[in-house]
Amino acid sequence: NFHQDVEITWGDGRGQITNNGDLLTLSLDKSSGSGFQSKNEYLFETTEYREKMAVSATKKPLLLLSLFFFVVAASAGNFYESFDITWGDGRAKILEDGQLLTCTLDKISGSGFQSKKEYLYASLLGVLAFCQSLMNSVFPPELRYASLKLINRFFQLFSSFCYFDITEIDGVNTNELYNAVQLYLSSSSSSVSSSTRLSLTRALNSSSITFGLSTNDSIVDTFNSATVLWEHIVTQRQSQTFAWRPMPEEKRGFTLRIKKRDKSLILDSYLDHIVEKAEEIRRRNQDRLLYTNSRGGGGGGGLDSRGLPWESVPFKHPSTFETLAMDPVKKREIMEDLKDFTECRSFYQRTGRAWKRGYLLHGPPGTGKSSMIAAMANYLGYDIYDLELTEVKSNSELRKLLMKTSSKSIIVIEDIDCSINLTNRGKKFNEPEMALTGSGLGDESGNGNTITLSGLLNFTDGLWSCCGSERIFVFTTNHIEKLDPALLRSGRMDMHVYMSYCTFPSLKILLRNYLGYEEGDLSDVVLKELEGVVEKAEITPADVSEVLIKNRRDKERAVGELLEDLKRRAGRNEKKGKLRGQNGSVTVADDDVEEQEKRALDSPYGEEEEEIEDSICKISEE
Ligand SMILES: Nc1ncnc2c1ncn2[C@@H]1O[C@H](COP(=O)(O)OP(=O)(O)OP(=O)(O)O)[C@@H](O)[C@H]1O
Repeated sequence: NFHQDVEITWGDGRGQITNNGDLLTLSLDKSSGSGFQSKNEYLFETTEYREKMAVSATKKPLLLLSLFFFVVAASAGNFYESFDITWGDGRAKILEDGQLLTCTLDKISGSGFQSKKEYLYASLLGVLAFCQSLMNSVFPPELRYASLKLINRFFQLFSSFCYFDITEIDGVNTNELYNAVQLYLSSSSSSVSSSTRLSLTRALNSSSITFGLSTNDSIVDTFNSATVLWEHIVTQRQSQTFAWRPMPEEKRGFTLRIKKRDKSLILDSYLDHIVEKAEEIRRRNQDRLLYTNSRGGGGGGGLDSRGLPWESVPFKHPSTFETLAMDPVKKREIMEDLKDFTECRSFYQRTGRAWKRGYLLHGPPGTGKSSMIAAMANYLGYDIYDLELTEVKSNSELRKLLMKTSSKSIIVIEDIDCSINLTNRGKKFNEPEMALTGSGLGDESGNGNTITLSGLLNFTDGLWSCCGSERIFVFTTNHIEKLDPALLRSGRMDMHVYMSYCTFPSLKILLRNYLGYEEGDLSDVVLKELEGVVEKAEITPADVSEVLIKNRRDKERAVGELLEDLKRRAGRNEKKGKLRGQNGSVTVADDDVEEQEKRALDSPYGEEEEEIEDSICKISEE
């Protein structure tokens, strides 16, 4: 009975109980102070209304704000517009042209009302939408646009900053500048120190993790003593526009804030700097690739399933200039030459030279020619194209291979002497019909299905060598004397690097690498002994490494065994030298014998070695 259950506070008789307490009629109008309150919670226990009103303490301010706007909305508009009436079975009526709402509550559930515009439970967004709609109805669009522009201009007049937006998607294409900025900021030292939250990413093909600005975070950067602010803005995409590919749900972008007075001074150079830096980071982070044109017997020189002439695998060679055992002065010289090369684009442009450089690495087997190439690639962050000449059938195929190499790469031809038909050595090498050995080669008619020396020369410094830039050609050989001068002349091979037998400085590097010995760890006596014999022993770094690896658990034994080996080799070389001296004119320089000799010298131990040594001595004596 409403008389018993409800105390009516609905102002000024707008709430009435009739039918002996069975019917409650409430009228809402624009005057405040109307309401009702349960005497024993009966009314609100059974209805959804109670549930909706039971908001947590944290939401109360929001609800109050929403209620306020609800009242505003109700008074501004009319009840027809503001409500969907779900108050059961016609118990609620909107009268007087939407100005009066009359609701009747009884014990039947299902009665209620719901806002059309969700004003009651709307978040602040709804409130703003209302304000906007109010604005829209009051101001015509032209006026609104003009006034916004005016306000904007007004603020800009007094602002000392200008802003640049760099969005992730530019139309339908990915904006490269966005990615560059992201990478660049990840390298900025201030982002590590000043930000408490950073986003971490690991790109495909990359072994390192980069960090970037989190959503709506900002960071200060300095360039040429000007300070700029970067802000990372992430917003939800409003609607899916038509695109050939699905767009991300979030709209991302960076906003760059620069002082107006710095804009003209730094903007262009700053953006160039960012792009360059990002490229460098990308290269550093990304795993390098090792390409080959060899197809393992599957009809070499052809194209792979995607029509590409090169196949690649991740390049993970751990060799660096740090681990490379060679004369430190020569090492530094090569490193500086490489650095100069990468940093001197403008020099090559100014002098009209193609931006490329050629290195010829020569020396006995096992002296680190391949390790040097790996160290170069790791130092510069370049990919390697390992060109197997014997798989290339014609000059045009060679050209195609060259065209498909990327910039910032090292193009390697190993053991070039083994790819050239040395029997033709006497002929002029730039004759077009000069044929190189290799599978399917040997046709010297010049009908296009052979690879010629001129083709190879064009490959290194002809017009075609300039497709792409910033490339390094590296040829290796164990027999430089067998190469034709045409291949060696500067411009083709700018730097000749002799990879020598182990010297004392390189021996120290190997002892450090393999046994962890630092300067001063070994006694002066041992060091002196090593220094005295190492060069006489003519031992390759590869052979030294082998002795050290074998005994790496027992450092003293390793050094002892190495010393013994060096002495033995030195003694043998001395004996051989004497024999040669005695025989004077006896020539043991016959190619085969020399080759045999070299192999004998290089092989560390075993009966085979003794046999070869005997045979050499025999030949010498004869
Ligand atoms: N200068 C060096 N510094 C460090 N390690 C070396 C050096 N030379 C050789 N080694 C070791 O010997 C192994 C063989 O060397 P590498 O293949 O680089 O020699 P190479 O001169 O290219 O030989 P080849 O002419 O037979 O191809 C390497 O894996 C490396 O461990």
